[in-house]
Amino acid sequence: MEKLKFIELNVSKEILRAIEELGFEEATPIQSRAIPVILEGKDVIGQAQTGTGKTAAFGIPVLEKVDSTLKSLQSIILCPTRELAVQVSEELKKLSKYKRGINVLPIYGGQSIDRQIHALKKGVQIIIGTPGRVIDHLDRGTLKLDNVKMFVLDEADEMLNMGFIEDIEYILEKTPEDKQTVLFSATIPEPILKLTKKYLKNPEYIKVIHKELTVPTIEQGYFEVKEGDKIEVLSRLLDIHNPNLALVFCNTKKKVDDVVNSLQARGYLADALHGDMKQSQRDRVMSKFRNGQIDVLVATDVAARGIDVENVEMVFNYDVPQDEEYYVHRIGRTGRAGKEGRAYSFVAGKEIYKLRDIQRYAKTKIKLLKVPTLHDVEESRANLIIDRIKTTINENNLEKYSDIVERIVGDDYTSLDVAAALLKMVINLDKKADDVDKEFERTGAEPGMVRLFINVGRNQRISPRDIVGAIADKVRIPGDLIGSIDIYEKFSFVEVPAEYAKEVLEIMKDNTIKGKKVNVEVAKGK
Ligand SMILES: Nc1ncnc2c1ncn2[C@@H]1O[C@H](COP(=O)(O)OP(=O)(O)OP(=O)(O)O)[C@@H](O)[C@H]1O
Ligand SMILES: [Mg+2]
Repeated sequence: MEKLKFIELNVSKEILRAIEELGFEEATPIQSRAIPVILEGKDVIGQAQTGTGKTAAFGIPVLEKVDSTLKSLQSIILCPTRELAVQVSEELKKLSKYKRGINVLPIYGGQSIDRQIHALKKGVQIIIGTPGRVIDHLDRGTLKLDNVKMFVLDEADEMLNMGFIEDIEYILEKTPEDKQTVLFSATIPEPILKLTKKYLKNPEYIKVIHKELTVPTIEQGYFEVKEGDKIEVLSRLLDIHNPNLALVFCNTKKKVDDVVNSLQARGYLADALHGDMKQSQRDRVMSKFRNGQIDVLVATDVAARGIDVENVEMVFNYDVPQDEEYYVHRIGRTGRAGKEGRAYSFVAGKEIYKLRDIQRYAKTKIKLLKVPTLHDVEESRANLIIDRIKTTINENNLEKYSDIVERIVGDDYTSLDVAAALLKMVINLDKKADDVDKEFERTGAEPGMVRLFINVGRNQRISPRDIVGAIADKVRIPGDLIGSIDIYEKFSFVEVPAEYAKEVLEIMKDNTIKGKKVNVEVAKGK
């Protein structure tokens, strides 16, 4: 038994309809095996590779088991990060679209607690939470777990790790003895598996892992680079492969900020995600990444587990992760649901030993690759241009242009000269043109925000931080209300709340930032 149709899994017609709308044709192996056992009421430990649909494997039975005629809380799902809690809750909402009377609520830190209390009062049957905030509600008495029938830990090995275990036990104590407990992860190290005996009754261990822990459709490689060269190598790889979306992992928050600054200065649409940011900023960055307004997300391990964003075609380990499991989870942000992906690690000095441990742990091979030269970068740009030229020729309608070429050729030049000169002009301009094109494609500022165009003049570099700092300081608006800074060679964009836009324009016009004169106007799009 490998894959089954959802209908063979005794899934209700309301959920079948939602599944069809989501475009799932058949159940994945972990879904085929876990759904019937969870529906039967047994405790389950489910292990399957990243991106193979574990969320629906526990989500569908959770939804099927909820009694929608009762308003009481019946299922609690815990996740290690806020972003993951939000994502899992979104997926459950999609799956329950046609099932009436089901209320699903994410409960996580950094979001207004009053709003959560208000929502809880209305009656919620399923919550998806991060441990800290759940405990906060338990202590305030705004959340009761007396009627919980199902307890789920997503990313279970992380939840049962040192950082979380006390919180989990505290929450578990507040749940009824006879509940059903379900654990899922792509990695379940031996010591954690042993530990689960303490919490589960007669569990069925459902393991769908092939010989390696990582997904075979992900091409894995590493580059030996000096720390100081990493940013250059990253840029070259981004230029050559031109991924739709890319995720870059660093081991510290400081490094994340540094890499984002360098990438922005080089003209990439990059932004940061880490635990020192306000939740409103984190949410904004995640949604921009999801809808393609950011091409490169640079993150700490907050983004390593569970996050499911379509079109992430490349993952970079800017630093080799400390933890072997984390390698598996980080690279698993690409190559999801059968898609292909590339995962490249930058290895400086002693990091090579860590990489060897990782290969042994994940039973996988990570190939040593050659750092691409600038010539390689140019070559790949040339190839792109060649494709575009061929397409244009094939589209025809070139008479007017041919006439012009003939006028030049008449003056002692060959058509080869003309073509080469044009190409030089085009390739030289191409990079800048692409940036500007991209900017015009995303003219719409976020709702309630106004996008301002800030011209900092030729050869002047002002960091995004300084621009935000200056606006926050001079106009006296909180810095975290200012968003979306994209630095190009001589200009950048900021978004400010609409109610401040006029003031920012007036005050910043003919003002200076760090002693450099700037020019501010409302950005115009297509
Ligand atoms: N049966 C299915 N057919 C096609 N796509 C599916 C199916 N089930 C889930 N998916 C999609 O596959 C993607 C990955 O699913 P999910 O996030 O649940 O993976 P996961 O196993 O939890 O991975 P991770 O270990 O990284 O958390 C999602 O976009 C999901 O919508
Ligand atoms: Mg998951």
